[in-house]
Amino acid sequence: MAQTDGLTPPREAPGQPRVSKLVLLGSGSVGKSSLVLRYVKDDFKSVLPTVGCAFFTKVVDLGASSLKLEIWDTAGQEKYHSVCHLYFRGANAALLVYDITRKDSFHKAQQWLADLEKELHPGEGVVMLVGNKTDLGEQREVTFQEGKEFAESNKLLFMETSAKLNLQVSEVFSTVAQELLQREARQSHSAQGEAAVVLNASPAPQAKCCAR
Ligand SMILES: Nc1nc2c(ncn2[C@@H]2O[C@H](COP(=O)(O)OP(=O)(O)OP(=O)(O)O)[C@@H](O)[C@H]2O)c(=O)[nH]1
Repeated sequence: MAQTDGLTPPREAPGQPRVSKLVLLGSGSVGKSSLVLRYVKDDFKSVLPTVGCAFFTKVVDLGASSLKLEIWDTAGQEKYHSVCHLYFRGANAALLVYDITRKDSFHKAQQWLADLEKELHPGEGVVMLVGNKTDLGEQREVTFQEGKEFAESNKLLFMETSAKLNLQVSEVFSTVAQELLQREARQSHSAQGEAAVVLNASPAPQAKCCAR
């Protein structure tokens, strides 16, 4: 296991890809661990409920650039709630997962989002709402449109997935990674712009001396 406490934002070593911390959160049994298992190991099997938190890493190859994700899979069961929200701290990105066959897990997403926002700086962090288990379409209780509207009203990215059938799983992680890199590029561009403005600023007019 990599050495990290999960609370301190990750830093990249020189010459290594940039490191970002991504947390998965959402109610119990919505499929958070299954999404991670599918993405990191391309596997789907019966997994026990997460106890506390599980940690993984994966380098996302985005062609011209790459990004190393530190993935924190938090437990959704109520009894771990007080421990797990500590792991949201310092996250650069989050997947807020619900189960499309369970309306209660969708309603609770609002609460999970509020918990997450307490730990992230306002406007910082890429958050994607993920409706999992699309292979169970006949049991669907949350429409695509409902998910999309919730995401839009909270300025979240949105995708639906099936960890079981491997539908849209790698797309979720690569879209988030892409968005992280784009935001970083925009931030460094605007920081350079501000520096240029300061350098080009005309000198302050000299105060005229009017001593008699
Ligand atoms: N049909 C179907 N079942 C899924 C899918 N993803 C997960 N499951 C099943 O849903 C159950 C819960 O999956 P987990 O991945 O353990 O869910 P979790 O959100 O990590 O649960 P906690 O650890 O309790 O927070 C398991 O029986 C999985 O096999 C999916 O895409 N389709």
